[in-house]
Amino acid sequence: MEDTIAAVATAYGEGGIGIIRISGNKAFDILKDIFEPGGEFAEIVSRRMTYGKIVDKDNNEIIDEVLAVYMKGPKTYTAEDVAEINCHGSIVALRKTLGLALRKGARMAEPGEFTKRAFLNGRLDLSQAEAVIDIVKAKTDKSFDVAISQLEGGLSLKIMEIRQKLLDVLVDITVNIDYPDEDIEELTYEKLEENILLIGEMIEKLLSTASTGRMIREGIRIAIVGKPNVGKSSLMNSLLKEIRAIVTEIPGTTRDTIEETLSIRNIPVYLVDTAGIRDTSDKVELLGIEKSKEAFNNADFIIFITDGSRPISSEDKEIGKYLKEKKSLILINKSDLGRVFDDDEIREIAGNHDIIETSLLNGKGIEDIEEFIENMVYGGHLSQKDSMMVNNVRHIELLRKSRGSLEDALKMIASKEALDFIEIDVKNTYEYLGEIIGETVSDDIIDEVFARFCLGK
Ligand SMILES: Nc1nc2c(c(=O)[nH]1)N(C=O)[C@@H](CNc1ccc(C(=O)N[C@@H](CCC(=O)O)C(=O)O)cc1)CN2
Ligand SMILES: Nc1nc2c(ncn2[C@@H]2O[C@H](COP(=O)(O)OP(=O)(O)OP(=O)(O)O)[C@@H](O)[C@H]2O)c(=O)[nH]1
Ligand SMILES: [Mg+2]
Repeated sequence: MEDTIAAVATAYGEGGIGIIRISGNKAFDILKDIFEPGGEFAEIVSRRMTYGKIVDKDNNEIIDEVLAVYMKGPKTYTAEDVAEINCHGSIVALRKTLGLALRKGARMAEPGEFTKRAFLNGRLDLSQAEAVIDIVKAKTDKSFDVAISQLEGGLSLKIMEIRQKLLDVLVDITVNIDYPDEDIEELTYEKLEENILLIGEMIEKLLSTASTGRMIREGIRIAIVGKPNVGKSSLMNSLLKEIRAIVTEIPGTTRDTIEETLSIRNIPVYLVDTAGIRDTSDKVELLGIEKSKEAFNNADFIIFITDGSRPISSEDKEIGKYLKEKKSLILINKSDLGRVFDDDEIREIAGNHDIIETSLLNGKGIEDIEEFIENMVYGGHLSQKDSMMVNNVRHIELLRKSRGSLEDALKMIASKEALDFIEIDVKNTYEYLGEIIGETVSDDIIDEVFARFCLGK
């Protein structure tokens, strides 16, 4: 890490201010070279914002009026010397100032390189560094909260706790292998099994948050399906709380799928309103129906709407057939017009799903639908306040591998294999968990993680 790196740290475009960040052992020299302090406090003091001008001395040009700060390492973001220049939020000012810093010896930073340095210098572990990207990319309050909790080290602490327990087991094993005849407490298979089961439970507990974690991070895809005229577009509009899709009394109004992104109780949702599925020879409608089927297949979750004021028809039955293997919710709509079939009759054709009675014309049932989605995502048991969650695919994969090798260890114990073999599986578990926090991780994986960052972070 000999190089001093520089980049624009703020979003590209017009803004109130824009910040250039410089990190590395030449940061101070470069700042002194391009920044002329002015005004009443015209002196660069570490960690004090100073007013002045960026000046290109070679060309005798004043580039911008700025505020700049120099922060002596290692107590900085990157744990190196850092300089930050707050320019006017103009892409020209930023480009010129950055160009000048590069000319004076800095190198253009790669995406994520500032945070990568914080990791390589030991200020953050890998899961905390990953949380930094998640913070920047979070689209809802909840995913932001989870990321902040991870940046604070919530996950890291858990992982370190489990690794410490594994280390204890490894020590027990080693001592028993190396000094079997000494006067030490004998490690029985029962004791070993007990310890490993306890560790397994801790891993399992983390994994149990993964499905919620992923849904909060990546969102869920919901398709609204049903025959024509049952109220699919009305539902889309009600959930969006705006009139997005055309609603008329004419069956076959929606001819193409309509997709919208929204947040339902802080859960990111991709909602697809589809064309009503029915037998038709209309060419445009047929294409729309094809797309409805595709939306159905791609969805994580289906909302099937029926018109409760009319008898179940062959079209309902046709759609119902496909719902049996899909996670679904059944709506019996138009309850204001009365109800001609009961829950069991619709379950018979569509499967044993939950049912909500709605009157979308009056907004009746919308809250119930939102609550249903919320409960589905949180699995009904997780407290919403708990932001300690695993939501990163890399972490989930490694936790699964850890669980796998612990299971292997348990099998070995059951058949009373030699301790050396069991030791290997326990060690593997220890290493997999180490990869999460970046303790035992290859350079390739580190590069892959930081490649997902934006420039200047
Ligand atoms: N101007 C500016 N704003 C920013 C950042 C930045 O780098 N620059 N950040 C970055 O993206 C975020 C803040 N995160 C930061 C995290 C750690 C440190 C830091 O210096 N940590 C030292 C302790 C500092 C102290 O004790 O005063 C350390 O951990 O050793 C700075 C910023 C958001 N706002
Ligand atoms: N009485 C009553 N009418 C409703 C209700 N929900 C929707 N409607 C009416 O039913 C008609 C069809 O509603 P849409 O939302 O367009 O139905 P759709 O399923 O999208 O229909 P297609 O796009 O044709 O497949 C409209 O006239 C709505 O106002 C309800 O709960 N009660
Ligand atoms: Mg419609």
